[in-house]
Amino acid sequence: MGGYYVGNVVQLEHVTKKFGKQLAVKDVSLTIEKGSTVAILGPNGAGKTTTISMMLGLLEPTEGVVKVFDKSPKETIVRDRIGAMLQEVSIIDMLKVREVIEMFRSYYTSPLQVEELISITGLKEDVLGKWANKLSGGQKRRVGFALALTGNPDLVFFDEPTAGLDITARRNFWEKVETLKSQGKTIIFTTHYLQEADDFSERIILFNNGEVIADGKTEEIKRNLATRSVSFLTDDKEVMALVQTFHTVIRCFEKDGRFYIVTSDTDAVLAQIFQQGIHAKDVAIEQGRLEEVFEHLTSNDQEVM
Ligand SMILES: Nc1ncnc2c1ncn2[C@@H]1O[C@H](COP(=O)(O)OP(=O)(O)OP(=O)(O)O)[C@@H](O)[C@H]1O
Repeated sequence: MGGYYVGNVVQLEHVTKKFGKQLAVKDVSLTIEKGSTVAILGPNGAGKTTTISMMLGLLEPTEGVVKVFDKSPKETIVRDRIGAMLQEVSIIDMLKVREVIEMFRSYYTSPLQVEELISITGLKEDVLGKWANKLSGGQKRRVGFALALTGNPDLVFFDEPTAGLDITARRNFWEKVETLKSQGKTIIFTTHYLQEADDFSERIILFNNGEVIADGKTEEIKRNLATRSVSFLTDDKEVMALVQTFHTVIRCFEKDGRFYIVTSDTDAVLAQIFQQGIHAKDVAIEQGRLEEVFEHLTSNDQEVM
């Protein structure tokens, strides 16, 4: 069939999803290779969850084709190889955690042993005996993680796996994901913490308004799209108008009280700041960061030049 080759785990061909008149995903085509770790990024409402739900076979595309392991993700043989930890963890309330895990194990052909799941996910033994509806947020997340891995999947989805977790829990989670990576599993995740994408993904697919607006190796995206910036604090009201006349300025914006100038030449910008007598305090030069690429590509309406 078509352009499929054996290294592709996921393939989307001209996929569109509408909810009534709402166009959530627009004509997205992409492939994801076996063994890769891919971050799907984008602002709220960009279409990330909808896209993942279609990859999981939970939603039907309105147009286009979604294939996972060269088949419809609805097929049992495909589901058997997929695990997912979604944003909304709805754990069955009337069961204890161990029973929920056993139930999930029964869905799969070759599930992991409960002991293995405990060791991979760091789930505590005593949590197994708790009622699923009595868990803390962090415990729930760990159970969700264990459920995602129950079938020993080749392809794992994590939709905002670390949202709301503290820094230690986040670090713990990603350490475990590193182990999964080293086992050759294909990992697809979304996150609002761009540093996580920077640290753990090999590839970034950036969504905005339902479309893919950037797709490439994480390093390349940063190298090609991130530029350096000069930032400072100022109470100079004229600064915006002045800076716009500078050479080499790509754009400028204000964030959290700091004024940022994105530029191809930080030296030239610094010289101009002082020549023009701009009252700049706490001047800093920053290497391009993923945040900046993200902001540049997705926040058209917030740009000031
Ligand atoms: N079941 C639904 N019914 C109607 N509209 C929906 C539904 N699910 C998503 N949408 C809409 O589709 C668009 C894409 O939503 P989606 O949840 O995929 O975005 P997202 O990138 O995952 O956002 P977030 O980061 O907030 O999770 C949004 O405008 C959303 O309101």
